[in-house]
Amino acid sequence: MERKMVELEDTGLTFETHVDLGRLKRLAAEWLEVIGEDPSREGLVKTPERVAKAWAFLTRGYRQDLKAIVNGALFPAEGSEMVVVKGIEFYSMCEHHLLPFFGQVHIGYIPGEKILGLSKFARIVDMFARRLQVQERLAVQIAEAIQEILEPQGVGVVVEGVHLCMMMRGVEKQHSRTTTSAMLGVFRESQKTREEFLSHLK
Ligand SMILES: Nc1nc2c(ncn2[C@@H]2O[C@H](COP(=O)(O)OP(=O)(O)OP(=O)(O)O)[C@@H](O)[C@H]2O)c(=O)[nH]1
Ligand SMILES: [Zn+2]
Repeated sequence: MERKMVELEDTGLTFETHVDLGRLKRLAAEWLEVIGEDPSREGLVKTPERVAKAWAFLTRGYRQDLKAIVNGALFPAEGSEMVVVKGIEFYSMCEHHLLPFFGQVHIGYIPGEKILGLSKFARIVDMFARRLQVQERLAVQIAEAIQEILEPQGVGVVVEGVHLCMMMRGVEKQHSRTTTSAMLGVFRESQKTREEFLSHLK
């Protein structure tokens, strides 16, 4: 699939996308018509283009490559103490309603031979959040990616999220929070390790 560089107006932000922006723009204009709007009215003239760019951004994770993200930021481990990176915010889109869900990801791992540059955990979170998701899979994919890259003794991922599809529509519950998790290796096998990780999140 062809990849293009897109520049988001006024942000200076440039990213690579596989999205056919022209086609998405046409579909966005049609969508506006279907919901009873007039895509040619002044306030909406540029909306289809903005929508296309926004969706290219919100789904850019499909085309990101784990190795490129890690970019060699692997360093020799000097111990085997647990590393915990808490409160990494994420924004994703639920695959059932195409509405946002967002919250925080907490990651813990016990190194094997390698440790990972700390910023890369946030990049890995974004790689999987910036696509259509369910919150359960988001946790599993992050954990599996860290397992693949680091070959640690174990990894635990906890995702806390709120879903606009449950707030703005549907059951319309404003205070429900969803927690999902994925535990691999020693985090799965040892209750003590899991408890140590979870105690960091309190
Ligand atoms: N497990 C899981 N479910 C999700 C997630 N995001 C949205 N959902 C749920 O997906 C389900 C889709 O249910 P359906 O009955 O097919 O769709 P719906 O009629 O729009 O459901 P309501 O939201 O109950 O109105 C709903 O229960 C949503 O709450 C997620 O990340 N994980
Ligand atoms: Zn939903």
